[in-house]
Amino acid sequence: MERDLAVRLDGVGRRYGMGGPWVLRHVDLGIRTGSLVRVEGANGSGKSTLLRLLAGIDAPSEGRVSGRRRTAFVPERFPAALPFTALGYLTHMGRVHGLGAGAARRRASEWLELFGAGGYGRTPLSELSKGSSQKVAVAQALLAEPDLLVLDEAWTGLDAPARAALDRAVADRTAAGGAVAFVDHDPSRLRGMADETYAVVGTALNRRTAEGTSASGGARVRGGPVVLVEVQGPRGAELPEAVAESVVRWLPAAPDGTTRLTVPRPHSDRILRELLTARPPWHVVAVSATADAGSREAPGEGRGEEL
Ligand SMILES: Nc1ncnc2c1ncn2[C@@H]1O[C@H](COP(=O)(O)OP(=O)(O)OP(=O)(O)O)[C@@H](O)[C@H]1O
Repeated sequence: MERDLAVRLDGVGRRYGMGGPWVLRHVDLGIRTGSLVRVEGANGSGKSTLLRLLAGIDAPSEGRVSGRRRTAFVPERFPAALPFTALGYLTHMGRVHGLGAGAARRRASEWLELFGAGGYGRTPLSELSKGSSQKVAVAQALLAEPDLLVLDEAWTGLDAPARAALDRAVADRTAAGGAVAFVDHDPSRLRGMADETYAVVGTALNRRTAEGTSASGGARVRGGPVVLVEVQGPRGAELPEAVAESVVRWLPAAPDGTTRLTVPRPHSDRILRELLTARPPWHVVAVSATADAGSREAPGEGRGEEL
């Protein structure tokens, strides 16, 4: 239904300049609220072009973009030469997104802290390192709590803790009902979490259908494809209930604190989200697809007989 969409593209095409070649053509796409959408494609295929159309900072040459909800965008290249300090810029962006002055300043500080850039609040944007400037670019999009968040290589240049903070922020956004569309050169970025994956091929946008992604909700799947997930929880923490109910089996924490979960592939997105949005969050160390459930058994597993 229309009200379940964060943005919709009908017959959209884009080419640059008069009579230039079509980059995208006949693209039909609806992005559902609360969904995480990955866009893939070769270099120069048109991924950024698509994201700019989704974000509304570019207009199609043909076709129609409609129903766009409140949107924030992290561009591939952040214009760092703006005449603001980091905090001044974020506060300004908060105001642009409709926050009051106090709330904008508070959220700006919080997001800078969250990305480990709290010490740079008073630094002019033009003097920030590339990584710190990228933290500001990401923070300006997140502080708006947008209904549609569009991330074009937003992880590039961030240090590991900031990348993890962005992973969690994305999971939080979708858990809160926002939609997130992203491009990243790292195929393992948010692996197993995307609800939909699309690839730009030629001028077309093709939907990649991952097997077994149609199911939703918390029902246990017996048999069928599974995903191995290695996680590290906060010290002494129990697995979140919604996760414990859905895993096929698990190996309790190893001495290094890593817990191995075997989860039904159709539910892996939701389970990863539950872990990343738990309070405090769990750290997802690795995700790997395996053969069907039951074909890989480790000694001492808690629920090995349940398939
Ligand atoms: N503003 C522009 N003016 C003219 N041509 C453009 C413009 N933006 C993109 N293009 C062209 O459109 C095509 C698609 O570019 P786009 O940046 O969307 O691809 P991409 O898949 O994001 O690439 P990359 O993986 O290298 O970031 C390329 O041929 C590019 O040169």
